[in-house]
Amino acid sequence: MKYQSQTAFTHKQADKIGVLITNLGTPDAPTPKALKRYLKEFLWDPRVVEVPRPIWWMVLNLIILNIRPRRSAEAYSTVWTDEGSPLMVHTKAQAKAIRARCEQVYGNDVVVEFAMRYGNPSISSVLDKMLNAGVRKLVVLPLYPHYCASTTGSTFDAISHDFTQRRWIPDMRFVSHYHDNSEYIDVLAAKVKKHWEAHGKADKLILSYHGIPKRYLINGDPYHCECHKTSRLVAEKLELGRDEYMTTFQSRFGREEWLKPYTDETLKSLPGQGVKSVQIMCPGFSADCLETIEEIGEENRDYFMESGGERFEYIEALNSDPAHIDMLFNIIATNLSDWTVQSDNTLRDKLASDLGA
Ligand SMILES: C=CC1=C(C)c2cc3[nH]c(cc4nc(cc5[nH]c(cc1n2)c(C)c5CCC(=O)O)C(CCC(=O)O)=C4C)c(C)c3C=C
Ligand SMILES: [Fe+2]
Ligand SMILES: [Fe+2]
Repeated sequence: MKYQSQTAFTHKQADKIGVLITNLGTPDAPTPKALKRYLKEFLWDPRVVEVPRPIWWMVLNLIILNIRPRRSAEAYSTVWTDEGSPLMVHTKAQAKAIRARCEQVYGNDVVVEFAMRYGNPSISSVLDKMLNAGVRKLVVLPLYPHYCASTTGSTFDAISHDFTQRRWIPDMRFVSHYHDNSEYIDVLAAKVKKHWEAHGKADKLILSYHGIPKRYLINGDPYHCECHKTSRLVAEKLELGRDEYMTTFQSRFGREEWLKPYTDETLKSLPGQGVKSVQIMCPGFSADCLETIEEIGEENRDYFMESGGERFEYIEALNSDPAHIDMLFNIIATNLSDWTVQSDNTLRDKLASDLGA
């Protein structure tokens, strides 16, 4: 077994602390070819689709990857921007803003980078860059407020798998969720309040989260509970009564039952129950992406309006709002608070030079 060497061992260089921000990932282009590559990697992850591999290999390669890339590419092209996929644009901006906050407070001692679980920039390529820059202590912050094995768990898998190839493993902290962090709740509630100030209240506030198969909940995934907790805390902060808000689940994939109530079915049925205006927010998405802009903002808007709805307002994700960046920075700062950056490398460097490295 040959482990990767790290240049930091052979060059005199100050130790650094690393902050790695991650998100799901997105295709490189809104084309069937790029979508096929992205979906192949994403949907082959056993944390995402928990189906026996031989069966899933056949379904994925013989059916899904021959149909879905074209359909998804069409959807992506409706949201694509000159700078790329919205998820990429927002994640880059978030990393830039967090880097600026870290620089203000820690100077050059802290290195901030972002990586994507699927596609580019890959977790391995970014870890390479960070470890070679001298990172010896690492905080990983997946931008998923709610723990889910399919997202958070899979990010941890990718990092630990990468480390199996490395000689030198840094100290590491992994933020597995922040669904009930009081600052996160405050920032969400403030965003709704600001929307109310500009547009007035609607009949209902819908808090829509990405779904997962119900089977994952039955098997012990905390995701469903964490989503409901976020909704309850936001509603309490906004002093909403039980019938003034709802938690729903969107973006289902495949034929099995997913977490309910489904966002699309809910929006189709609400006008018939007298709910003519809705405001919808997606607290689980830290950045706007295909699933919020196209699926909620366009597809689900149409379902609601075509079913007799009169007013549909999507409240944007927290993206790079300064309050969101502050909140994320504070999570990072808490994790860094007892880590000192510099260590005495004299002995190690002398040994390396004695060995002729
Ligand atoms: C079995 C399939 C899927 C599970 C489980 C799943 C969980 C899950 N996903 C997110 C966040 C995002 N998903 C996004 C896109 C997306 N999700 C799936 C499937 C599952 N997701 C697919 C096939 C796609 C691609 C789009 C499509 O073809 O319809 C995105 C958007 C990415 C972007 O580029 O904009 C996000 C974000 C979470 C949080 C989650 C579990 C909690
Ligand atoms: Fe998804
Ligand atoms: Fe979708």
